[in-house]
Formats: sequence, structure tokens, C-alpha cells
Amino acid sequence: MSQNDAFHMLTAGLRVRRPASSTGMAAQRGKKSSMFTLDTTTADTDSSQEDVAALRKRHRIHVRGSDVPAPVTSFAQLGKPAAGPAASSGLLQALTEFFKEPSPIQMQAIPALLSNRDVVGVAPTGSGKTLAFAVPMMQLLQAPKEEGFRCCILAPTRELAAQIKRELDLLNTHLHLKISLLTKARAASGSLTSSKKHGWWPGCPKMIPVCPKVLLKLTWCMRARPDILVATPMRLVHALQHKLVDLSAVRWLVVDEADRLFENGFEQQIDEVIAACSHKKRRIALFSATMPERVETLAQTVLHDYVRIVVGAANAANQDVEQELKFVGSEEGKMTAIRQMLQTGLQPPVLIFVQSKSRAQQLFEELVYENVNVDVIHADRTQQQRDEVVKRFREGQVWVLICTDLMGRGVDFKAVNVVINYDFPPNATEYIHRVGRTGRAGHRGRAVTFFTVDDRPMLRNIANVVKASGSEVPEWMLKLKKTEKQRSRQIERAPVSSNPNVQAADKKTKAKRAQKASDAGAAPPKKGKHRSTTRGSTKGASA
Ligand SMILES: Nc1ncnc2c1ncn2[C@@H]1O[C@H](COP(=O)(O)OP(=O)(O)OP(=O)(O)O)[C@@H](O)[C@H]1O
Repeated sequence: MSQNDAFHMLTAGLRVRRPASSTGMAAQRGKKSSMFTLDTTTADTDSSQEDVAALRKRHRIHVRGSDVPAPVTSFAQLGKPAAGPAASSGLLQALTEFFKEPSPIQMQAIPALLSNRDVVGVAPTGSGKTLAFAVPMMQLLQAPKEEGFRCCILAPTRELAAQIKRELDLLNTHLHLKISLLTKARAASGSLTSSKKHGWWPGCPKMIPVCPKVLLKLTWCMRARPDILVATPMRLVHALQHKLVDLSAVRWLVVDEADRLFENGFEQQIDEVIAACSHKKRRIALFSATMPERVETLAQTVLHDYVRIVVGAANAANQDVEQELKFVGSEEGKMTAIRQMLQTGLQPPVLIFVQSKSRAQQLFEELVYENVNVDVIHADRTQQQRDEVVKRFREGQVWVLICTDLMGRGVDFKAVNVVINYDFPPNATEYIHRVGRTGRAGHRGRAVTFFTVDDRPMLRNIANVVKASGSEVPEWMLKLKKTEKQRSRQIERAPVSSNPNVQAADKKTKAKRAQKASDAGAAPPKKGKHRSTTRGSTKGASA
């Protein structure tokens, strides 16, 4: 199956095809149309409600809300702003260069956002939600303006924020909007007040020293007036509290992984950001692959007359991921199972999820000892280390990446072949996001989830998700007793008890080796023991 065909399946029936030469582009230049409207000269204007309904049905698009605009079936249908064709044609040029045709979430979310509506968009992992908000945002912004941030995009982790910025940069090739990524170095209150530290300000043309005089300098830099801000809530709130950022011009606030950001300790920060986006024409868009009812109910308090879009089944795992639940007996059994998988050949890149930072570090030490080409990422690693690890994994220099749920959401490593849940996911939502790191944009993927007797209370939940997405699970798992909500919450928070099979005597040696490997960019000594994931033994490892 070609990649395009697979993406077609993933995106619920959309046929991806190359645009017919330059037809759209050339034809659109010079045409006039009203500002921020869709050019619906094809199916949409003429089509009846039934045609629109049939189109949505074909692509498994479910909508709720008043006056929901019809889906677009091609990027060429994007409108041309009255102010001039430059922005629109520039965006189209970038789109058709890189993406060809919209996925179902893009088909429906783009016109909804372009008609200035609040939107809740729920679609499977890897189905192109970033573009679903990035395209209309850039279309609406048209060209750089000296007004300050007009669009603000929030993401839960720095890695995801950086990835969104990269995707925006791709679309921005011909638009020249000013896009800023707010990072720790730029916004942490500590670095802003300490004379010892240095930092960057987004949009600032040169490095500026961050010292007590920084406010003045930042004010000067703010004159660069970027159009789009991409940030994590924590950094942004710091910057807001230090009055380094002004969000009063923000018309569009996008919250990616919205369900994550509307709970788990982020609520207050989100509230502060929303309050700071005080423009009376402010619109809000929330996107995620999962949207539990309680979160949507909470989110409704900040939404106005919103359009709700769900592609496929809500809160479901990606059907392009072949999923397996593997009984490993006990904690010790996990290490044995990993060894077996390594010996029988695991095609890299592989992502391994564990429950905590300490577990990640311990497993890293174990696998370095096993001579696996492995690295680890978690919140205790420095920003620089995290960037470096992500870069090396993307480039295929690291074949196995151990991570915590830090990497569970949104991060797009295109060719991840296998996701291993070494530790059982805390709940079905995190399971869906974790396994969604594979099987993206038309690629097939595989996910193996280890479970022990201790994981039994949560097994039924996850087994249901696996079954609903088309993979097989034994009947007995589905018949397990339902775990009470309160008990589930307790289990979610409980740490996994023992270390990943680290023998006390070996501990020191393993830690030493791991440190060495880490210092050397995670390159363990060559032993060539395993077929696929050990350094020097797999040909043509891709990433
Ligand atoms: N229309 C398209 N055609 C082909 N590829 C696309 C299209 N839209 C997006 N992609 C690619 O699909 C991949 C997944 O997109 P994206 O990261 O936006 O997924 P997502 O739905 O946000 O996933 P998650 O829920 O995991 O965050 C990216 O590599 C992106 O470049």
C-alpha cells in the first residue's frame, strides 16, 4: 500500500492526490473575493445540504453547532483576501508544495475557523490537526502587521511547541509572518532577573543579555511585534506575570492537546492566558485526539457558539496501529520480554514509554548495558539535552528512545515503527496518545503494551480501546470486572513498585556506563549482540 493510500485510510476516506500541475495557483492570482471567505466555486456553493451531509459521512466527519460551514475538499478552495492575493497565494503555494490535499479534520476545521467561529476539533492521532488550525490562522493573518501578537498557540510541552513552530515555518515560506516560540530561556522569571544569565527574546534580531535592565531591552525588542506566539502555558504565564508579553491583540487563541491543558494542574494557567487575551473579537480553538466529556463541559465555559468537529470515533486509538497486550508476569518479566523482542528483531525507530523519570533512567542504564543504541528523555534532562536527543532520534542516530509521558502527546516522529508501553499507561487517554506516536500520516505502526498482574484493574479499559480500534484482544479481558472510578484514579497515581530488574551489584556499573553513553551522545560500546536495535547491527535503520 502506498503512503498516500494509507493516509487516505487513516483520514477516513480522503483520497490524496497530487494537485493538477499549477492550475489552482495560477488561476487564483489576480482573482478577487471577499475577505476571509472561502472560495467555494466547486461542490460547496452549489451543493445541497444532502451533498454536504454525504461528504461528511464519507469522511466520517461529525459536526455539531449552528450554521456549520460546508467542508472544503481541496486547499485550492481557500479564499483570497480582498487586501491582495499575496498572503493567500503564498499559503497555497506552501500547502501544495508540501501537503497536496486536506485530511478530514482539515476539510471541516479550516472553513469553520475561517468563518470566525470557536472550534472544538477532535480527530485521531497523526491525522493532521496542526495544519487544521495553522492553515486558517495564517490565512486570517494574511501578512505581517505591527499590531503585536494576533494569534497565540498553546501546547503542553516545549517539544510540541517547537514542532508546531516548525510546521508554521513551513507554511510561512512565502508569507513572511513573524512567528515566535517562547522558551524557558526567553521567559523564565529567574533568567529575566538574574544578571548572570542570558536569553533570547522571540522576534529580537540579536542575542540580548538578560539582566535587571532586561525589561527595557525587551520592550525595545517587542517593537519587532511578532504576529504569532507559540508557547507552553507555564512559560507564557511567567512572561505575563512579568509583563513581558501583551496578549491584548490576540484574536485567535489555539489550545493544542486541549484536554491535557484543561486539567492536570494547567487549569489556572489556561485561565490566566485566556483572561490576558482580552480582545473583544477573540476566538478560541481547542484541538486534541481525545476530549473526555468532563473536559469539554469545562471548556464550554470559555467558548462561544462553537462548532464541534469529531472525525471518526471520539476518544479512540488510531486504526493504523496494530496493537498487542502482552502479559509479562511481573516486573522482572518486562526486561525478559524486551530482551526477547530485541533478539528476535525490532525494527527501529522504537519508542519505549515508562511511568516516571527514575524508571526511564533505570531502563536506560539497563539497555545501555545490553548494548542497545538507546537514549532517554524526561523532564529532568536539560533543555539542551532534550533538544539534542529529539534531534538525534529524528535523524536516526538513536534507534530506541525511552521516554515518559512528556513525549506521549503530539510529538510527530514520522517513521516510528514500534511503541512499547513498558509500564502500563495510567489511563485510556494516555494510552491513545502514546500508541499514536506510531502509525502517523499514513504509515502503519505497531504498539506492544506489557502488563503484569498488578495492571489487572486497568486492563479492561485499555483492552476495550484496543478492540475498538480493530486489533484483537482475548475475550476474558473484556469480561474483567469494571474498576470503580475512584480506584482507577488511585491506580493512575500509584508508582510502579520495583526497578526494571536492576540487580544491586550491577547498579553501579550500569549507571557508570549509562553516564558514559549519555556523555558521548548515547553511544554504548559496540557488542553487536542484537539484530536490530543494537548499534552496528542493523542495516539501513531509518528515522
Ligand atoms: N493534508 C496532509 N497530507 C499529508 N500529510 C499531512 C497532511 N496534514 C498533515 N500531514 C502530516 O501528518 C503528520 C501528523 O500531523 P499532526 O502532527 O498535525 O497530527 P495530529 O493530528 O496533530 O496528531 P496528534 O494527535 O498526535 O498530535 C505530520 O507529519 C504532518 O506533516
